[in-house]
Amino acid sequence: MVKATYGHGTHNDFVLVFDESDELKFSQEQIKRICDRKTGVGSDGFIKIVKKEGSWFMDYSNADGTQAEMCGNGIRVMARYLTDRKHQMSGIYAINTRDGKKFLAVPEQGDISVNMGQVSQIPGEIIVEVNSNKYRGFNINVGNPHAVVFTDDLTLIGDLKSAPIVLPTDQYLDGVNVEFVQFLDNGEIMMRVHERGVGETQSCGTGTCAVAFAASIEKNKKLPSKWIINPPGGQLIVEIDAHSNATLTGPAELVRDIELDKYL
Ligand SMILES: N[C@@H](CCC[C@H](N)C(=O)O)C(=O)O
Repeated sequence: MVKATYGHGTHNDFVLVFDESDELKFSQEQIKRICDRKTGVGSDGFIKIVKKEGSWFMDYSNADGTQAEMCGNGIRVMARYLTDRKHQMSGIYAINTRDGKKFLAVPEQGDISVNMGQVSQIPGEIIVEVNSNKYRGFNINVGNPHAVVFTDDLTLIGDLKSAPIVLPTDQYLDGVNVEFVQFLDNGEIMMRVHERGVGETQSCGTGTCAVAFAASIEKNKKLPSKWIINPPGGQLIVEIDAHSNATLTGPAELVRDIELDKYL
């Protein structure tokens, strides 16, 4: 029997499989079936928790079975799993990802922070096309690719049932996560996101870091800066230090244990 756990961070949700010795193999088709919202468990991503050369490793896949470099909500949910299930003491520890080693601050209970590393802007203008409208955007790298668009009214974006087109296409040969952002009167940010390999999701941790960095540029804010960001699924805090390193803080919850055999 293949055991798993379903959890989420601001309702960006994941199926996690603990496979310390990396014995289990999941094909792209199997991951798609597990993540399918109609016929599977239903989740935005799939995380295999592995230990490689003595270090935890997050083997992350999107709902369509493609692998991604990093997931800011996923890594925090993985840390909640490791600590709650007594595989790792609470405190500060590292998890490796395809984007390198990330340090987390993991209390026994409550919000989890992750140092996401350096966020950067790729120079050059990009254009995002959605529902026949075009917006200028920022090309931001958080280990994975993001296009960030600012708008005065998020409701005017329309539905995000299909992936926005981002031009020039050669900027994003492996696809892109797209964030639509509105500044609120109280200084907070509201956003929506279309995730590469998934579709519109309730939240995206790397996305909020891209948004925080782009917002600092847009508002001519000197670093360090701090942003409270509200994707549809909850609230996340992103702090960017003077060297452009982002720290992402927010809730991470385990919801239930499940078994996966019928989807394999
Ligand atoms: N939800 C994630 C990002 C997951 C990966 C992304 N879809 C990609 O393909 O880059 C997050 O919380 O950062």
